Amino acid sequence: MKVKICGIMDVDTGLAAVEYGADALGFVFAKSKRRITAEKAQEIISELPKEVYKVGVFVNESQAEIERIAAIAGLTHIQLHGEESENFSESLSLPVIKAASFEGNEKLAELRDFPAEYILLDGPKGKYHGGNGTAFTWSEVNTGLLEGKKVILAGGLHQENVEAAINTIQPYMVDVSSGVETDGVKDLAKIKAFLEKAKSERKEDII
Ligand SMILES: O=C(O)c1ccccc1N[C@@H]1O[C@H](COP(=O)(O)O)[C@@H](O)[C@H]1O
Repeated sequence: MKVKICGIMDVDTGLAAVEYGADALGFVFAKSKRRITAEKAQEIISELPKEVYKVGVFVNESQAEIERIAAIAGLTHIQLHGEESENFSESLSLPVIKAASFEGNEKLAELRDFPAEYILLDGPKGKYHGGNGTAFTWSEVNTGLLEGKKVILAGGLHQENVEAAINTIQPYMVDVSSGVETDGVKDLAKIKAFLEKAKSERKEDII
């Protein structure tokens, strides 16, 4: 299982997450307590291995600003976490992760044709567009509706529920932010435990 740790704000946390097995790290450039500058993200990203995805998280940002930040920071992927249109997604120069709160299968089906390689399913919006630590009912999701897309599961995941989430949705990747924090700060022990759980073999695969 691939894992993205989101809301990285310093080099030590980024390097530790990668050492524990993270496949992708997220850098928030939207209104959030985890927001960082392009320059700070660049400082962190310059220390990371090439193969790790460096994902920039944006909410209803302009195309010019996204491209400017992506170039400075060295991003590899763009996560659109607002109400961005299909045309907007197509205008970007990097692979897109389109995030949406799960609001039933009728809405989910509309995402099938959205021009993005990845669809990220999040919990309901709270104070911010994302990173609120709120899960949704995974068993309601008909993932067959997103055939052909790489599905990323997010929203309220933590070390105690990530195995059940994976077994229910069988996503391409899981994404966590709040669930690996203590008092609003990334907690290395929680990151390690989350990665161990997410990357452990699925119980039904073990004979
Ligand atoms: O993490 C943030 O602060 C954030 C701000 C604005 C948009 C998205 C954000 N993060 C994304 O939110 C989801 C869920 O996070 P959580 O684990 O429930 O806290 C995840 O995709 C983050 O990438």
